[in-house]
Amino acid sequence: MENAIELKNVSKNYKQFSLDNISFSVKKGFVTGFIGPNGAGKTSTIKMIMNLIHADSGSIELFGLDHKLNERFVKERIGFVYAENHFYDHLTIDKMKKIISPFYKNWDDALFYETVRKFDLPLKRKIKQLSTGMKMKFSLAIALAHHADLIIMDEPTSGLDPVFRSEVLDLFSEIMQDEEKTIFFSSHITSDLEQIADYITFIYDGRILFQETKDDILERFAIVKGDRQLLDADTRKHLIGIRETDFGFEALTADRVETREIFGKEVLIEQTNLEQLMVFTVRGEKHKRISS
Ligand SMILES: Nc1ncnc2c1ncn2[C@@H]1O[C@H](COP(=O)(O)OP(=O)(O)OP(=O)(O)O)[C@@H](O)[C@H]1O
Repeated sequence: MENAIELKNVSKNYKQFSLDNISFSVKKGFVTGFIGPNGAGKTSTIKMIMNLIHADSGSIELFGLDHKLNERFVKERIGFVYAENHFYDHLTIDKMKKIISPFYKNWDDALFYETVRKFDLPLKRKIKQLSTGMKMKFSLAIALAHHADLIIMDEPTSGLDPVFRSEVLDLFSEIMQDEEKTIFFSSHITSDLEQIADYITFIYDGRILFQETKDDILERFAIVKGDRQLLDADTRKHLIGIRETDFGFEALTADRVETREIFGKEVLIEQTNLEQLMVFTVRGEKHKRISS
């Protein structure tokens, strides 16, 4: 399967934080959600992909091409929706569009205005007077108007109310009707990812913990509940992010079949979701760090 994005052994060191040898790929024709808690390294990774900051080592390919050597070409094919405002505040939507559009060979004015109408965007309003949601929709209108094959978004839904969010997610589904399109977006709103992501890449503390299809993840991982007496050094090793209460324990397992083999009918094994997966995994990783 072709990759729209491929990172191999990418590292970036800040004084107090490192992205540590990260490798992952984003499959063409699918939606990949980039999930991780605050400060995990999502924005830094996305900025490296966009060549806004430079990796210390490793390689990044977009559409199979080195992202720096072919920057102009690959950027024509990318629609980038960024959490921070990167437009000129004092310009109206229409004026800003006039500045941006000549940069793209495939610019489609009719499609831009169609999207603007669909989103109820006020063409004559200045960027600084737009709400967060409107700015986000404007960015998306730009991405669509130059027929971007790959849409990369950093926390696109985080500042949006539920109605806006649902509209934007509907739009993503619409975009994905075209099998040539790829969406890669970061979020910690797990319900949004659950709704539309085909693949999940999970980053924590500058490391990729796993990347899989969402369906495989939700099938493999599960919540385990049982009596505390079942916990010993061996069984603890099998469980992730154990939470003990007066009544028993609950934890995450990365292998529900093995869990059944280990504990038999002594435990309850329940379906998990991406939110629990994130919470238990982060708790497990923190615990590992404390005990090592
Ligand atoms: N220019 C920089 N100099 C030093 N440290 C930085 C710089 N940019 C980011 N960091 C640090 O890198 C870490 C990861 O930040 P990043 O913004 O990539 O995380 P994130 O997963 O996007 O978080 P959030 O969900 O909160 O936006 C943080 O600890 C941050 O303080």
